[in-house]
Parts: sequence; structure tokens; C-alpha cells
Amino acid sequence: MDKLLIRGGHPLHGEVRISGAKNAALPILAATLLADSQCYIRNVPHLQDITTMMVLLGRMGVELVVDEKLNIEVNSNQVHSCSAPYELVKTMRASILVLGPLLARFGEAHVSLPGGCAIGARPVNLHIKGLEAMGASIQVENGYITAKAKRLRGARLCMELVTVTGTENLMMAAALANGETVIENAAREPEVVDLARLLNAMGAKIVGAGTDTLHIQGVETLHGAEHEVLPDRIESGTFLVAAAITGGKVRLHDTDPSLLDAVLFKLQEAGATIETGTDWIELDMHGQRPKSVDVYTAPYPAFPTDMQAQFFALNAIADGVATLRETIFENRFMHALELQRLGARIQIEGNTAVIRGVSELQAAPVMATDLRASASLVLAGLVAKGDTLVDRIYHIDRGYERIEEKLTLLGADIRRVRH
Ligand SMILES: CC(=O)N[C@H]1[C@@H](OP(=O)(O)OP(=O)(O)OC[C@H]2O[C@@H](n3ccc(=O)[nH]c3=O)[C@H](O)[C@@H]2O)O[C@H](CO)[C@@H](O)[C@@H]1O
Ligand SMILES: C=C(OP(=O)(O)O)C(=O)O
Repeated sequence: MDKLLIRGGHPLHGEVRISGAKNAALPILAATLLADSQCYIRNVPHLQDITTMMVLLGRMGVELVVDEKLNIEVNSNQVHSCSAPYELVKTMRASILVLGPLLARFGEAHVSLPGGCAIGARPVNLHIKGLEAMGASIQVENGYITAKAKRLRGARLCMELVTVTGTENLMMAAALANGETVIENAAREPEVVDLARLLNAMGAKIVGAGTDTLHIQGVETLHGAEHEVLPDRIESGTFLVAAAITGGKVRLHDTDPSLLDAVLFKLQEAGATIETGTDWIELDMHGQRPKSVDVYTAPYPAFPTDMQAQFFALNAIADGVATLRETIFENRFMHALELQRLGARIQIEGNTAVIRGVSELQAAPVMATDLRASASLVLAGLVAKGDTLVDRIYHIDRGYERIEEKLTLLGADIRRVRH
């Protein structure tokens, strides 16, 4: 099994290109199920989750042609199966995103329940409830969701809580429903907006993406379209923390600073100088140790839960005491125990962690438990004294494209080893 071996102590300097966003590319690939002609998707990141989504679509009969840059041509006119089997869904929760499109276009879907994961229970009850309100008949049996609907009908949906993939699933379903759907308390994440952009290019009538109320006028058919996936704001944030934690200076290209306000404010509070242009961000830490910063996660545009673990690592070596509150997932502090193995001083009570920064971390073997937890261990490894070996990095490969190559370009001493 692959591991990452990191020798800490090298401030990062240089430039790095940011990939397309995993959390936008996944719903976008699922949305191609809705089109009756070819879609062409550019800037797709090269990630394990993308491969899983392509395998899943391929099993249904979707034709995918991928070039060497991972631009993808997708044609879903030969779909012969509306099933998403457990063996694929269990490796990637985002497989649930095929439920809405399959039901809306083909009238049926048989999708494995994704189950919980390390960061929380993550039920999909609100996806199901929304589709039922749109007229679907749904049964949950033997670990599978079986949904049927001759044609979905528009409905007024008031979401009990803000759910990103829930909003995406219902928006895709509503695009082909009969009549108008209104989604209140919708997720405002940039990835939802990117998906709406593709759907509208396919002929959908969606108004309000990026606000908490979506109006979707259903249409009879959707056609193919071209789309460029937006930059990954979480990969961007992770590389900025890598620069900040090591006291370095890094410029990100092909990113979008406007998607990262909450994270950039926190990095400035930690002592970084930040400059931005339309598609670049430069962070300079001037060789200084970061100052502790409090973090409170909440739906966009507040501070993203997907950056909480990275700021945990930053605070572990910062000057001061920080309080981190995780409000989205009930079990997203799994990295804390591993960071403690590196010498971090952490106290946890419920959804709140108090981190007393230490001036130095000590290397140790550590184990990744989920995607962003692995990122936090890599970040800590970049500053820990000695060689940190990060195990179970298949988690990191789900969401970071060639992370060790990109960090090496910035001067980190990191390599993939097989033990
Ligand atoms: C592929 C993708 O885009 N993943 C992102 C998406 O996950 P995902 O869409 O799964 O996360 P949600 O926004 O749905 O989850 C938010 C909260 O709502 C709860 N909930 C959700 C749906 C539901 O039917 N019932 C329910 O109770 C969840 O358990 C969680 O506590 O948004 C999360 C929150 O920004 C991010 O961390 C993930 O990276
Ligand atoms: C939690 C994440 O992803 P997923 O929803 O795919 O598990 C993430 O990207 O941090």
C-alpha cells in the first residue's frame, strides 16, 4: 500500500497550478446523464473519485472518451442500466448524485445507500424526501434506494438543513420535471453554481444559483453542452496553508480567489500577506510562524468544513491558542489523535477543539482516516522534525491530484513509498 514519506523543515516557495474542483466535476459528470446529445467537459481533475464516477457511468452504458488532459466527451444515449451498485458507491459517497438524473430522464433508479463514513453518518433522507415531494415512489430496502416516476412534477421544497449534494440532486431532477420547482434553504456553494451553469447551458431554466432560493422551470429535454469545471477552492486553500505553515511564499495559478474569502481572511489573520488577481493568489508568510486563528465551520460563504483539518494542522504549530468548532459533521476531528502523535496539544469537547500551538512538531508514523484528515497530516509533516510516514493515503488520492509532485515543485521533501 502506498504511503507518503515527508521530511519536514523546508519552507515552500514557487508556483503551482490548481486543478478543477472534485466537488464540481462529480455532479457535473452525473448531470451528463440528463443530456440527449454529447457533453464536453474540460478541466476535470485527475483523481480516484473521478475514475470511480466514470466507471459508474460506464457500467450504465454511458460512453466516455477521455483525452490525455482529462477533457471528457460524454454520451448517455445508450444507457441500459439505471443501477449504482454498492461496490462502487461504498468507495465514493458522491455516487448518490446519479439518483436525481437517472430518475428524471429514465423514470427509474436503483442506487445503493452510501452509508456513513469516518466524518459522520451522512444520511441522504433529504434527497429522498425531496424526490418524493416531486412525485417519485421510493423504497429503501436491502441497502438500496429504488425510485420510480413516470415524470417528476415540480414542487416547493423547503430544505430542513443546507445540503450540498442534496441541492444538486434535486436541482438536476427538477430540470426535467413537469412544472416549476422551488428549492428554499438551498446550498449556495460555488460547486452548486457551477452545476447550474452547465445545466442552463444544456437548456435548463434555473434561476437563483448562488442564493438560498432556486427556481427551476422544468423542460422536456436537455441537450449536450461544453463546460469548464471551476477551480478547486479546497485544493487552493490546502496549498495556501502549506505555504503558511512552513513560513514560505507561494503563488497559485488557475484558481479563483473570489471563492475563498473566508479562508483568505483567516490566513491574513494568521499573519500572511495575500495578493490576488482574477485567477491567481499569492501568499507570503515572510518566514514567520503563523498566529493562532479560531475557526467556525458553516455552509458557504462561511468557513468550509473541508478546510477545517488543514487549519487544525496550522494551529498546531501556531503562536497562541485557537478554538475550532465543527458544525457540519459530527465526527470530523479524527485527525486530532494523529496530530497528537506528532506532538500537537489538543483538547476536544463535543464539536469544539482547543489547540495550544507548540513551536515544533516531531515526526512519527501516522494514519489518514479521511480525505482532509490526510491533507492535515501531510501539512503537519511538512514542518515536523524528522521523517513523517503517512499511511492509508488512498484517502488523499480521492481528492488531491499528484499532491506529492505539486509539493515537490514547491521545494518540499516528500515522496510516495510502497511498504
Ligand atoms: C461531493 C461533495 O460535494 N461533497 C461535499 C458535500 O458533501 P455532502 O453533500 O454529502 O454534505 P451535505 O451538505 O449534504 O451535509 C451537510 C449536513 O447535512 C446532513 N444531511 C445531508 C443530507 C441529508 O439528506 N440529510 C442530512 O442530515 C449531513 O449529515 C451533514 O451533517 O458538502 C459537504 C459540506 O460542505 C462537504 O464537506 C463535502 O466535501
Ligand atoms: C468530504 C469530502 O468529500 P466527500 O463528500 O466526497 O466525502 C471532501 O471533499 O472533503
